[in-house]
Amino acid sequence: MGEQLILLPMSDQSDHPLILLWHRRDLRLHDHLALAKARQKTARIVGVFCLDNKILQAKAMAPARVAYLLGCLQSLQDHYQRLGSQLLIFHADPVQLLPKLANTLGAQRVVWTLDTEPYAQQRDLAVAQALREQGLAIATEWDQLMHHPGEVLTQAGNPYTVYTPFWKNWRQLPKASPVSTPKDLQGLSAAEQEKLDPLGLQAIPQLTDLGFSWDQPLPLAPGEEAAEERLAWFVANVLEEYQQTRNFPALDGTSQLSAALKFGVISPRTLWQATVAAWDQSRSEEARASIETWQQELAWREFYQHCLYSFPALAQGPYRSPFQEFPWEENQDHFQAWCAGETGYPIIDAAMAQLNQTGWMHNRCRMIVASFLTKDLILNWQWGELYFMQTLYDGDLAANNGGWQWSASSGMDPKPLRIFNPYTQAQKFDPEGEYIRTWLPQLAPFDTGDLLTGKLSPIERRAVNYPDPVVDHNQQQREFKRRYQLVK
Ligand SMILES: Cc1cc2nc3c(=O)[nH]c(=O)nc-3n(C[C@H](O)[C@H](O)[C@H](O)COP(=O)(O)OP(=O)(O)OC[C@H]3O[C@@H](n4cnc5c(N)ncnc54)[C@H](O)[C@@H]3O)c2cc1C
Repeated sequence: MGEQLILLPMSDQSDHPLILLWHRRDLRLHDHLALAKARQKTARIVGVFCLDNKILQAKAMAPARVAYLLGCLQSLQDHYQRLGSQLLIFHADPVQLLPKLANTLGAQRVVWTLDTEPYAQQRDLAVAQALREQGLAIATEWDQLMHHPGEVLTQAGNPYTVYTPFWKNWRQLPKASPVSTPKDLQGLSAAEQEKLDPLGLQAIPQLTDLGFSWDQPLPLAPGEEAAEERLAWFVANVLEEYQQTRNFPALDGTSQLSAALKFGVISPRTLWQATVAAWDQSRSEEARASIETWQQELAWREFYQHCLYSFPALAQGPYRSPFQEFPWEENQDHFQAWCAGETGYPIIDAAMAQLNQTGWMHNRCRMIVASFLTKDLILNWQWGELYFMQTLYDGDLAANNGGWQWSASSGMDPKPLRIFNPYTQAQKFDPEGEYIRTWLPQLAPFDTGDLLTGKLSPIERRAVNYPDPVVDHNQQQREFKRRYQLVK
């Protein structure tokens, strides 16, 4: 378990003490707890962001995610400027940079928002230690979840390992309201700013400067404004029907706020408040059921973050240790076919095309393709987990790992053994073949029934350069079940 960092007493050294707000996964100024608390002490609050090579150069990084990050930094920098302050950008290791920066500017303290990921916790402890060694004060807040780890525990005081009892406990805990956003801030003087060049102060880089390229529009534009607008649109147009719309990938029937939540561009408090307001205005049981279903999704996000915090080994492998011995196939051709959307199963290939072209995939399809990789191709779920992190613009260690372990049946809640039939899933959730036709236009002319059941003849497939199925679903699911008996 990570050590929680402690708020140190303040020692004002000037009438206008300077506080540095180190941003990480909290790329907003609206409803920001550490900012609101800092503003009670001073108006001189300056933001800092470190482009950290340990994150940017990790093999699990996706170009679309970096593109979204850079856009959010631009938007955050603009927001700081509008309020009268700055967001300082450095391409540096925060453990090295922050003590130097705080000393150079004579900052009174450095504040930040805590994170559940193992790397973030190790880094934060190292930063805290480096700052303390120099006599600098720090303050930290939990702010990326409605309820932080340790707040939602079983009666025996343990972390939950099953979602439903977690949700029942989580939902009845009192929820905090959004905090106020400062209307004005003060930044650095010109003289202070001059001192930053030797430390490597820089402009927000271009994506290509960081070695990535991404030229597609992102599903949600970066920045606070776009996230707030999307939330308002979702609440007005979808939320009350979410229970129906959320399962149909051809519809714009989910919030599309996952990347904004991942980078803290919008706060969970703001989302929760929107659901409560919608609930108060709702006029039917169906509407309230839909609102609650979306609240449950917000709780899934928190559940997986609590799990990762309490069981950091999840990031390295299966929760259930016998699963480490699972006899996975090693077939690289099958894996490449899955990645490229060339499995010959239309619903799988359409979903992978959506992922590869947009950096996002609908949740229903994430479950279908994850089941296909693990139960039909019988490939290690960690291959799929990594590929998702390398492509998703909302890629998030806790949610992605949780989703993959759920799909592979290697996680905390493996029962019932879930094997999705790709044809049945397509018939149920894309009944008109609209999603398949959008992402696989070469299949558009075919009969809908044949698209959904995969009954395209080899000649028809060849005519549009579409592959034959790489495996037989029925045969493979029997084989998966046989192997599963060995480790369950
Ligand atoms: C194999 C697999 C991998 C996944 N990888 C990720 C990932 O890397 N990042 C990610 O944010 N989500 C991931 N999910 C969860 C889910 O698919 C996405 O959160 C969702 O599709 C995002 O779209 P949305 O914002 O429109 O969701 P909505 O349906 O509007 O849901 C609202 C929010 O709730 C959260 N949420 C919803 N479902 C889940 C869930 N099952 N687990 C955790 N949080 C959830 C998300 O923050 C989402 O933005 C994964 C699911 C699976 C099955």
